[in-house]
Amino acid sequence: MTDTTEVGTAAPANATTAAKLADLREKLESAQEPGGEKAIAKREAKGICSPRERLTMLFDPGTFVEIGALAKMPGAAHSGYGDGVVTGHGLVHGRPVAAFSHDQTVFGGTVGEMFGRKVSALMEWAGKIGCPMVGINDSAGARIQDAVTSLAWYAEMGRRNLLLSGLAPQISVILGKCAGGAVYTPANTDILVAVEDKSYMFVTGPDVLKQVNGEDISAEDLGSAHNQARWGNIHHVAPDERAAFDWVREYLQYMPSSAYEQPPVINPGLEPEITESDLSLNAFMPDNDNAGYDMHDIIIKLFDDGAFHEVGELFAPNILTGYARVDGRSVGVVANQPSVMSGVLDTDSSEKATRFVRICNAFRIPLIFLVDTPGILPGLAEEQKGTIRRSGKFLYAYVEADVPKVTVVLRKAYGGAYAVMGCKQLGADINLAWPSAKIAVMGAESAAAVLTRRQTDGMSAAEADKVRRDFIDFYNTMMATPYLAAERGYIDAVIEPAETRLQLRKALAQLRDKTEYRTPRKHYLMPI
Ligand SMILES: CC(=O)SCCNC(=O)CCNC(=O)[C@H](O)C(C)(C)COP(=O)(O)OP(=O)(O)OC[C@H]1O[C@@H](n2cnc3c(N)ncnc32)[C@H](O)[C@@H]1OP(=O)(O)O
Repeated sequence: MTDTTEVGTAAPANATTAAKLADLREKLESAQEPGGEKAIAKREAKGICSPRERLTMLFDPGTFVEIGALAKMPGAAHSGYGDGVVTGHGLVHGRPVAAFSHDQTVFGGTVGEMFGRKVSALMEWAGKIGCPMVGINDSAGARIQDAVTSLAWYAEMGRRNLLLSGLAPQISVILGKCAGGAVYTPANTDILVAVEDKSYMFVTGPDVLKQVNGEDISAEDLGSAHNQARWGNIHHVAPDERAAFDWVREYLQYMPSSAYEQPPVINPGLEPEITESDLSLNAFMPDNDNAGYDMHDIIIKLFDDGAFHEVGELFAPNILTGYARVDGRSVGVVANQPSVMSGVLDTDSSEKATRFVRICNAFRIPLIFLVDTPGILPGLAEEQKGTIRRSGKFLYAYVEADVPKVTVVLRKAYGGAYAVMGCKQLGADINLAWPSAKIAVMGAESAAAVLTRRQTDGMSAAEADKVRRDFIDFYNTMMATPYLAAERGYIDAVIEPAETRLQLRKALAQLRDKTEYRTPRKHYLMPI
């Protein structure tokens, strides 16, 4: 028989409750900064925040709850806790939000197996409880050392992006240099936010590019935040990280937690009578048809608190897209911008509006269209871009949207652009026009060039000019007005500009419970 007396006296190091507690504390402490002093020094040298500091800026103070702090690569004794990503949930303006934040100091923030498992589990959790998902990306993409495992988990995350798409808002914050999967997965989220001079996005970084095909280009030229925003891949560029997270917090205030809920109602019932600000709109529109103006000046007078949360400022600025509120409730605003290319509709502006309209529709946010456009941009350059197919998506998205849709024609609504910018036959619920509206196939000068050509053949220059000027006067007085459209029911009401804010309130109150039933099918075929 073995004598166990000796063994019993030498208890294992963690046998006591106090020792176990100390062990837990040590592990959690180490999980806070898995890269240790070296990682802190690296971040300080680069002047960037830690993943946890970034989460602190996103969430309401003290609400972040981490999940999987002690996750570790199986069998890799040397690897630290967390595997390069911090995951968890917290509150943003009191509502639940899930978030992950890459740790750039662990294998360059790349995806390993536990990283992939943590983020995928979080995405599944967000879908299950129905809450927005914010990804804070600072990563070189797939982890070279983890080979196919990394690629497999990227694919898994991509699949889960799609499962969440249109179900819960998905927001990507791009910080540092993001490459490979770290740009492909954000591209499938609703909106991408970056920081000026701090964020970069590219499929492949400059060093790899030089190695692969000899192309020598700086990170700045290849994918700075500013460039990627101008190319339409980033939707907001903030001056610093704090401002980026403030912007995301505000964006979430316009969004419901999921497609099954409504966005929060904020400060309803303000200014129920016509105000001085409303009255100023009666004198706003320039008498000269070709005079430009900044559409923002109208937007801030039409919506609650003068607030407009613009999306995609740097891409296709000839159209404005963004969120505002009417009577406290979120609306999506799509407006031509007469101060940029006269507000013409082109391929880029159509694609910008398409994406925006589809996000609003997915999250039950009514659409308000403000129209002042001379038409659709013609020309070889546009044809070469595939404008017929690519701009066609805008019409598709508008018809597909079954949320309340209200259009206000402020000035020009010419040609195909009249149709696409929310005309009644495309499915708008309420169409209003200002007396300055000009609804016609084309502007008076272009119409005169087409229709007076034969009549002026053989006339002296002076005679021909008089015929053209008479035609233009007739056209502007009798045809390019809102009244032909109102007589035929294409416009529901011609209103004084000062009434617009209150008319929008009434329109959306009437349309609040709008429900459209469509013949079921597997899916519509978007002209992609
Ligand atoms: C599906 C896919 O994702 S395929 C794409 C795979 N990823 C890539 O091709 C990107 C490769 N990496 C790069 O191009 C560059 O690292 C960039 C542009 C992302 C960042 O450049 P820099 O800011 O100069 O950082 P740097 O190159 O020093 O990398 C930082 C650290 O991350 C590591 N790292 C970078 N990329 C990877 C990677 N893909 N896998 C593992 N570690 C990586 C580096 O070795 C370095 O580690 P160290 O600090 O211990 O030396």
